[in-house]
Amino acid sequence: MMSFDTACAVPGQKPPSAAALDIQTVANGTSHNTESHSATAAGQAGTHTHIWLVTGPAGCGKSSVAEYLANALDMPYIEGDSFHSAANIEKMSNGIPLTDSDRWDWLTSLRDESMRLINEGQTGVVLTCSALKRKYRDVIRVAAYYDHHLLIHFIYLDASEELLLQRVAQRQGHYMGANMVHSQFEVLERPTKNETDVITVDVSRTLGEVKEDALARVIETMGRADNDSQ
Ligand SMILES: Nc1ncnc2c1ncn2[C@@H]1O[C@H](COP(=O)(O)OP(=O)(O)OP(=O)(O)O)[C@@H](O)[C@H]1O
Ligand SMILES: O=C(O)[C@H](O)[C@@H](O)[C@H](O)[C@H](O)CO
Repeated sequence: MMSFDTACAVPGQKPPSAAALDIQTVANGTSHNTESHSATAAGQAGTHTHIWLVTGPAGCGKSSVAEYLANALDMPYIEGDSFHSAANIEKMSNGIPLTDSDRWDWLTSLRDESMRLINEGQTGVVLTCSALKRKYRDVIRVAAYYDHHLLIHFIYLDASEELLLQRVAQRQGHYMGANMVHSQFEVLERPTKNETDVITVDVSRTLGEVKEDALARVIETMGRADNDSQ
């Protein structure tokens, strides 16, 4: 039986370093106090491999949260935007929303890159991908059809359109302007309850609080997955 007690960080303080996250594991009825275990250990120790997609509309914090998680879990970070075609970047830079046909090759390239890294021996990857629609998320879910050890997880960063408008407007030097935020919400299909592989994180809090919450839930999810497979 494996259970996790992670250190409860105090919101607003520096997020606990990976080493500081003390994970108490109980395996097979014997308690092992694993002081040195860390988020990194949680990311590396399981019997599964994982694709962690940090998703949501423009400006919700995908890159900020994904980089933090990848570092804490010692997993490669795949910035989804770097896989967009030049044509897609040009469209968004000119305030033109992408269409389904613009996104298919992009989504499959993200799935292929994630699987490539896992097939090379990574225990998981952390990937940013807006994945605004259910069918986009399903494109990535296909990866698990090829490998029953692979688990696909979505971390949906939930915010209002008004909040993201503010954040994108304050951001400098990014091709996705505030004028595009509304178009993201027009097509957004928030994950539904039957998408049981989705963790929804309220990002109306500070970035530090969001990162801590996301990491704690990621660690809990990986522990539960390994417990279920024992
Ligand atoms: N919880 C938060 N509180 C305050 N500011 C935040 C928070 N999360 C992200 N930000 C800020 O909002 C902006 C967008 O963050 P980030 O680039 O990580 O989002 P994104 O989803 O990757 O955006 P895009 O999809 O447009 O690339 C950045 O300036 C970031 O510092
Ligand atoms: O699906 C899309 O419309 C795009 O992926 C956008 O979401 C941007 O990539 C990102 O949000 C801004 O960088």
